[in-house]
Amino acid sequence: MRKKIVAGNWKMNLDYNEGVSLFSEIVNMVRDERKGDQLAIICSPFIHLNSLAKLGGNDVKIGAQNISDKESGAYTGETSAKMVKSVGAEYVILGHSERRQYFAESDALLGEKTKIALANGLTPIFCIGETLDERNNGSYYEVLKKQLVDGIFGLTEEDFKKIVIAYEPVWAIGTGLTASPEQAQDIHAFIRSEIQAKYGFNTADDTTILYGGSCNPGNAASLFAQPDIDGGLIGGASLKSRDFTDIIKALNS
Ligand SMILES: O=C(CO)COP(=O)(O)O
Repeated sequence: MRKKIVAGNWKMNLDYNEGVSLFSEIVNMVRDERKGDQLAIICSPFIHLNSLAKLGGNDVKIGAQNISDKESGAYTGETSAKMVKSVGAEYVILGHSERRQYFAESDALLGEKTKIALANGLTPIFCIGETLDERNNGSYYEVLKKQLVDGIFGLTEEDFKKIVIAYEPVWAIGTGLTASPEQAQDIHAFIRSEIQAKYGFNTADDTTILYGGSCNPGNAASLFAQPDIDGGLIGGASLKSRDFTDIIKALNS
C-alpha cells in the first residue's frame, strides 16, 4: 500500500525563530487532523532541521531541501547526507526545478545525490517537471521520461522502492496556475506506467507520487481525489499553518 503524504517545502524562507514558531503551530494542528497512515513532512532550510526534528515527534517528519553529492571532505559550504540524517531528518528533496534551473543541477548529478541519500538512510523526494515551453511544444512526456531514466531508473529495485516522486510542472510553481486534476492525473498515470515498465507492477503500484505547483486548500481535494495522485508537495501554502493543515485534511475527502 502506498503512503499518502503532504510535504511542505519552505524553500529559502523564515529565519530560525520564525521557523520554529511556525513549525510548533503546524505540529499542534496536524496532531488533531492527521490519520494514522498519512504522513506530514516539512522540508526546511538546514538551519532549522535540528530543532524541528526534536519538536516534530511522530506527527510531522523533517526533510532537507538539498544535500551534497559527496560523502565528506574539503567542499566548503556543502552539507552532507550523513549530517542531515544525524540531526533526525528523514527526507530530502532532490531534483527540484529551482535547483535544476538556478544551480544547474543535471540529471547525472541528481542521480549521484539520490544514491548518497539512500546510502545514508534518507528518503529522496525526487522532483520532475516540464517547463511551459515543453508543455506547449508537446515534448513533455519525453522530458519527464528522460528525468526519470537519467535521474532514478539506474537504482536497484530495492532502492527504488524507498523513494517518493513529485511531479511539479515548472509552469505551475509559485504562479497560481495549477495543473487541472485531469492534467495532473494524466502525468501521474504516465509516470506510474514508466515505473511499471522498468520495475514491474507491484513496485509501480507501491510508489507514492505527489503533485506540486500552486496546490492550496481550495484545489487540494480535487487533485488528491485522482487515482494516481498520492498527496502534495506544497510551497507557498506550507508557510501558513492553517493552509498546510487544511491541505492535509484534503487527503481524507
Ligand atoms: O515548488 C513547489 C514545492 O516544491 C511548489 O511551490 P508553490 O506551492 O508555491 O507553487
